[in-house]
Amino acid sequence: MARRKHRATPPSAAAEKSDNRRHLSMERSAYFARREAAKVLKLVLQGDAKRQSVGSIKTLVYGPSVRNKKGTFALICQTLKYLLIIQDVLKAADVLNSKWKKQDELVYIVTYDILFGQVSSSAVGDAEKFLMRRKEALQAALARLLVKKKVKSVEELIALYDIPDISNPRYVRVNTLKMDVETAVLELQKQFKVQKDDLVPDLLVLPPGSDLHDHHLIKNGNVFMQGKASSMVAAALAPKPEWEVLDACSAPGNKTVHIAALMRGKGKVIACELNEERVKRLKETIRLSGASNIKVLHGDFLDLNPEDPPYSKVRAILLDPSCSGSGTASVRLDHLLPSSAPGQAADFTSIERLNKLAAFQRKALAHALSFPDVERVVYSTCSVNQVENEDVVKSVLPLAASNGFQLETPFPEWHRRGLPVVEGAECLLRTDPKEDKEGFFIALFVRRSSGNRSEKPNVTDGHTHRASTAKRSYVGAHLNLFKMFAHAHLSRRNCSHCDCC
Ligand SMILES: C[S@@+](CC[C@H](N)C(=O)[O-])C[C@H]1O[C@@H](n2cnc3c(N)ncnc32)[C@H](O)[C@@H]1O
Repeated sequence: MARRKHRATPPSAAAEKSDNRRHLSMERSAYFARREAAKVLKLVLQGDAKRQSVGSIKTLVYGPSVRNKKGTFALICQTLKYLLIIQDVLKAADVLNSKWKKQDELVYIVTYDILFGQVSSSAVGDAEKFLMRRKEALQAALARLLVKKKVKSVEELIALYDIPDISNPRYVRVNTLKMDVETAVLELQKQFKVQKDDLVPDLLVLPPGSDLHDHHLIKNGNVFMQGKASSMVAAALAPKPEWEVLDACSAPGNKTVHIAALMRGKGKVIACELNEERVKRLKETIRLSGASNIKVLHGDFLDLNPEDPPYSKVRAILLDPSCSGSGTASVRLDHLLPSSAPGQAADFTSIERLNKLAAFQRKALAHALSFPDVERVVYSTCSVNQVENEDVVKSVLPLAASNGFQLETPFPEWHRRGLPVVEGAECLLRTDPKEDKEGFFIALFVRRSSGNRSEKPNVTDGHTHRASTAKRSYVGAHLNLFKMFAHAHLSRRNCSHCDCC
């Protein structure tokens, strides 16, 4: 009997086998990434359709249920970028049966990958196999769309759909309770190009796209991911270490722990928060920061009696109340959502919501200005709407003046100031969502005299503005009022979904 010779697999066949295995494993992980992305996309699109998002794309992706965070985030952003094109192509190609019509989000993601991503064949996944078999029809529909829109390339098509590409630098604030700035720079420089911010001393600037979510400095609370404008708020308050400070609307606590760090862990910070769920997040932020001088108060800031002993010694108040979050829409990637597409109707119901928010903001600011020992009050929002910003400040000016407060200029070197619709607008600070990537507003009230209460010296400096006597001289504002009104009409999301909080 002829003996069968044992033949070793030729090297080329072995390489081919290992290539196939690698390819299959990549396909499998892409399969899971697409399903994770589809789940998040579903929530995002449903929220957008109802104008009631359950969280920003980043918040949802970086939640505990998503395993491949980086890949999922990229896939969702890319799919959203191409979404209007994908929807037009699917409609024109008319390839979906009733089964796949019910799974929109997965279909969008797979179609993105087939038309613009890296899928050239797929042996894994029903949706992938179904759409791959219809690849030619999809490509033909895309080609017809280019002709119909009179453009030569997909890039031109995207430009036509007017989807802005916003890439923000990554800011991290060093938690000086745990680490000094120099050490943080050295540590982060091992992986990233790091610069110190020119205005906020404990803030570092990293290139756009630097992924820090899993970095040990973030996980240990040595640094916090916090935008520049958001980090300017506690710095504007400039609390002294031995003071008692009240953070009136504090969760999730980014600014609370910044205040604690500026006070070098001394004195006392009272962190007030109304929402029970958000109190949990606040406590988690405080735990991570290592601050031991913060007392959490679950309650309504408006219910605190300024004359009560626990509050009568408060020297500084930070009021960062709920707002429309319209200034952080681009950070939340709202511009990628279908409701932001050109030609979509403006959401006029938001005006009613804005008025409600502004009513609370005015009440809360007046309340903050009524604490007997308070010397500094910072009012801030991540909104670009005049009604939540300058108008709120304007409404409290008579009270502020009679209590001895005047507007002061935080960060005098910053060039973007308030809209010229209020006395002392030049003292107010704005950041612009396009130019500075986030739209924030900061007003700083400083008590220089006791007003009508008791006698205290009346000191002024070069950067103050007497709230009661300001001349209407400020005409140098550069922000486009019309744009602000448009934003007021368009802003529609609750601040609890913005990146700053
Ligand atoms: C803009 S967020 C604060 C963000 C926070 N300063 C930070 O930087 O992390 C506003 C917070 O105020 C809370 N809030 C709203 N009304 C309040 C009230 N009357 N009293 C206390 N907290 C309130 C909201 O639940 C929300 O958590």
